[in-house]
Order: sequence, then C-alpha cells, then structure tokens
Amino acid sequence: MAPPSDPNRVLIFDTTLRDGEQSPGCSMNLSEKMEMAKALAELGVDIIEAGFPIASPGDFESVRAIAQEVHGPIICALARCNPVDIDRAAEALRGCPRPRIHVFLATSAIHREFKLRMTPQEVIQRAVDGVRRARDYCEDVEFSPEDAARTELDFLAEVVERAIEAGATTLNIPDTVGYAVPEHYAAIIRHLRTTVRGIDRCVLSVHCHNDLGLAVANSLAALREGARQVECTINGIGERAGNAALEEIVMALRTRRDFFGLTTGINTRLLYPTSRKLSHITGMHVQRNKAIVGQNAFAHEAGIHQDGMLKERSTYEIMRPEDVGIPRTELVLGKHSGRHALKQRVADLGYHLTDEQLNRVFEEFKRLADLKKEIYDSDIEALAENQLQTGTSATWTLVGFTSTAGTGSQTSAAVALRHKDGTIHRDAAVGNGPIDALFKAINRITQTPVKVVDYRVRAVSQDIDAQGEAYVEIEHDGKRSRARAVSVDVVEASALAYLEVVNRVLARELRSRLKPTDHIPTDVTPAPTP
Ligand SMILES: CC(=O)SCCNC(=O)CCNC(=O)[C@H](O)C(C)(C)COP(=O)(O)OP(=O)(O)OC[C@H]1O[C@@H](n2cnc3c(N)ncnc32)[C@H](O)[C@@H]1OP(=O)(O)O
Ligand SMILES: CC(C)C(=O)C(=O)O
Ligand SMILES: [Mg+2]
Repeated sequence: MAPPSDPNRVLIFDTTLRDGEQSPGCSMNLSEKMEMAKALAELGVDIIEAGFPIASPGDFESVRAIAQEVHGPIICALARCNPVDIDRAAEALRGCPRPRIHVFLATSAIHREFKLRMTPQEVIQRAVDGVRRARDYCEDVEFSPEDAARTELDFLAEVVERAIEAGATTLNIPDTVGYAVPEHYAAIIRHLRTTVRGIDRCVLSVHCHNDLGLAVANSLAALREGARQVECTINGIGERAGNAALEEIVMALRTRRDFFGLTTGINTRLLYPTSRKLSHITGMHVQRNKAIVGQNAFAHEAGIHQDGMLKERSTYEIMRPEDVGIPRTELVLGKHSGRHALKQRVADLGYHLTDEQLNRVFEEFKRLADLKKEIYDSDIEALAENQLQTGTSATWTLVGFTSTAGTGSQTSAAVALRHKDGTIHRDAAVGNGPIDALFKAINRITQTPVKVVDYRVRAVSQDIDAQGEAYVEIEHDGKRSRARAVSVDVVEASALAYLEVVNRVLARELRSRLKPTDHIPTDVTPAPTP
C-alpha cells in the first residue's frame, strides 16, 4: 500500500482479532470474530488484522470468512517467514477485494541466537524470501522485524532496506516486549526514516506493547517522527500487558490535534460501543479507571470538581463523553462530594428543599458517605424524605414470586406485590429468560413500564451459596434511575432492584403532582470543545 496522499493522515491498523486474541482468556470463535470485524469496519479502521491462518483451522476459517464478508478496510493475515504459513495466509485471503499479507521475522540478537538459531545473514535471506513469496500472491505486503526495539540499529536498518527491495510496502517496527521508552523509540523511527533507502515510498508503521505502560506514549512519539500507521487493539488487549489501546491513540490525536496535527478516519462516537462489544464477547472487563472507555473516565466524585463541572465542564473535562459514545458525564455522590452536586441531585430527584433543609441533608449525607462506598439515589431520597416527610414511601413491595425455566420450554414468572394500601396483586408473564419474565409480570401489576438500559448481576461473596447483587438502571421520561439489591437468589435480587426503581419513578410522579416545579437536569450540559 502506498502512503496516503494526505501526509497528516494516520492509518489505524487494528489487531484486536490477532494480537489482541493472543491475550489469555480472549480467544474468539468464528461468529464472534465476524461480529467484531463488522464493528471495526463500522468504527472506520483502515486495516483489520483478522488472524494467523496457519495457527488453527478455526483461525483460517475466520480470516477466510472476514476476507469474504467484511468490506471497506484492508483485511490482513499474519504469516511467519515460512512458505507454508504464507501459502495458507494467501489461501485464506483468496477473493478478498483488499488483501494484505503480513510476514514477520525476529531480528534482535536474543531472538536470532536463542529462538531462531539463525545468523544475521540467514535472517536477512529468510526475510527477503518471505516478502518475495508474499508478493507473488498480493501487492500489499507488510514486513515486521519482530523485537525491532531491541535490535542493533544498523542491522535493523539493513533488514528493513532489504525487505523494501524485496517488495514490502509497509514496514512495521514492533516493540514486541514493551522495552522501549518514547525518546528511544522515536530515535529508532528517525534513524530508519533518514537512513533506509526507499522508505519514503512505503508506509512506516509502529506496533507497541504495554509491558512498561508506555505503548500509547511510544506510538505517539513515533507518529511525531513520521510513522503513519499505528497498530493497536480495542481496550488495549494483547499479549501480556497488552498492545497500544486504539481508543487512547485516536483520542490523543484528536484532543491534541494542536500538538500532533494528525488525523484518523475513526468515527470516535463508536469507540465506547465497540469497547463494550469486545468486553461482552470476551468476558474481559475494562478496568474502571481505564482512559476513554472506563466506567470512571467521565465520572466525577470530588466536590470541587463537581462544582467546576456544574459551572463549566471544560474545567475538568478535556473531551466530551458523547464524542466517544458515552451518553453523559456522571456526577457520582460520595464522601468527597460537596453541596453544589448534592443540591443538583436532590433537585433532579424531584425534591425542593430550603437552604436549611439542604444543609441538614448534607450533614447526614457526609455521615452516611463515611460509612458506605457508594451513595445511591435511594439513599439521597431517604435523607430528603426525612426532611420533608412527604409520605411518598414505597408504593409496591414484593410478597413473593415463582419463575420457571428449562431447556426447550418457555420461561415464565408469577409475582405477588403488596400495594401500600395493603391490597395484594398477582400477575404472571412469559419472557426471554426468568428476569425478562419477572420484570414483565411486575410491569403488568404496577402499570409503570420503564426501559431497562443496564442490568448486571455479580457475586458479592464466595462459594455456591454466595450472595448475588443485582444492578438495574432504567430510563423513564428522559431520566435515569439506578438501584442495587442483594439476595442469595439473584432472581429475587433482580426483582427487588427493579421494584425499587419502579417505586422511585412513582414517587417522583407523586412529588411532581404535589409541588410542580421546573426540572433541573443532573447531566452536565457540555460546552463546545475548545
Ligand atoms: C510477536 C508475535 O505476536 S508473533 C505471533 C505469535 N502468535 C502465535 O504464536 C499464535 C499462533 N501460533 C501457533 O498456533 C503455533 O505457534 C504455530 C502453529 C504458528 C507453530 O506451531 P509449531 O509448529 O508447533 O511451533 P512452535 O510454536 O512450538 O514454535 C515456533 C517455531 O516457529 C519458529 N519461528 C518463530 N517465528 C518465526 C518466523 N517469524 N518465521 C519463521 N519461523 C519462525 C520458531 O523458531 C520455532 O521453530 P522450530 O520448531 O524450528 O524451533
Ligand atoms: C507479529 C508482530 C508484529 C508482533 O505482534 C510483535 O512483534 O509484537
Ligand atoms: Mg505484538
């Protein structure tokens, strides 16, 4: 592939399905890889490395299917510098409108001596033969001198030059073991750009691992030196500590365009949905404080920050959550929060307190926050109710339920609820699984259909009789409510959490009838990006 006509355009080479899949616990089957490949194409990546066809019949099939069905990006297959690997890669890519074969061979002294057991001259010859064979099949050939960052610089330059002469069109410089630091890696790229003949006709690429937590920093340093393809993965998954995270590189380039002056073709609003899709498929969760896509990436708990955010979001946010596909900034109430954020949340929950009442709620809130890790809306409501004594207590309580589920049979649930007037109401429903059936049965009784936007269960203690915690987040009338409940039975925990949010919706409606006032949204209205 020739370099892009725009010298400032960075090509995003996604290797989630190859290097990412090499993460322990991240193997994907054909249909999962296909689903991810389609999501990556929609995200706007330029190249998808779909797999390593010689690795297994399943990987061969995945590359073949993606090459046939996913159009738009270049589809790339990995091969060692072995004829059999290259032939297999070419076979998997047959019929692909935009194929690329990626051949690699380690060049560092450690790998030459101990792993490959080859002399430097043998390494050069093997690399040249591999690139030539790949070129017999396709015009777009990438070559990677594996462990480049630990390779003698002059030898690295020689191998790269010989690979270009043999027909490589993209030269990728991997920091295979995450050993480089930004200035060092930038110097390697600078050296290659200034000494290797023919390199300006090719795309210079970077591929960094995160063993020292420097994968993104190293990749960005190399882009500053003229590399124009960056290899990365969604959520930074990959061998050991992972690869450079795609979302972090893309948002660094976008947010600091003033500094880098570079662009990508990524639709950034799909970053979060794509990250969620991968977590869902692999079962590998993203840490809460992960940049860009972590649960805390746009959440603020500290009072001083929350106050700043409420006055002007750019005080504490350098990106807008909606630009990465996260619906909104979250002001989380906890022991570090202050009066401004509490006042906003209390108002959002439909309570209208005097300054004196609010001060009392604030004192109680701080006392509670010292005892609890997280403060839920239900806690704030209880504190506000205490001040107002409005009598909007829970409308419905759970009396009991049964649910039936089994292979091949339809799932159903029967529920009994007590209304606060003392009457017992019973109903039943069928659904897609016990939780769906249960929620539907509750809806039939309460006549308060709400939209579930998030639902999760997790064990909160160990062993087979572990307590299960259910988390339910719903949307009603454009407002969100969340609740958690714990029980040894996760279905019961789910029913209790769901009832709590339904009760909250009903209480809010009641309060608005008691004292109609203007709605003050909790969400922070984003200001335009500078
Ligand atoms: C840095 C990277 O991410 S490289 C990609 C790493 N990914 C993977 O290894 C995942 C898929 N791998 C596999 O399924 C298997 O390792 C296979 C099918 C590729 C090979 O399996 P096996 O033939 O049983 O070999 P094994 O993996 O045990 O050893 C690797 C062999 O390849 C050789 N080799 C390693 N890299 C290369 C290369 N780039 N070119 C040629 N030979 C190579 C090794 O020296 C070793 O050769 P030897 O058998 O003569 O000692
Ligand atoms: C195959 C190569 C590019 C690789 O993944 C690495 O060196 O890390
Ligand atoms: Mg790698």
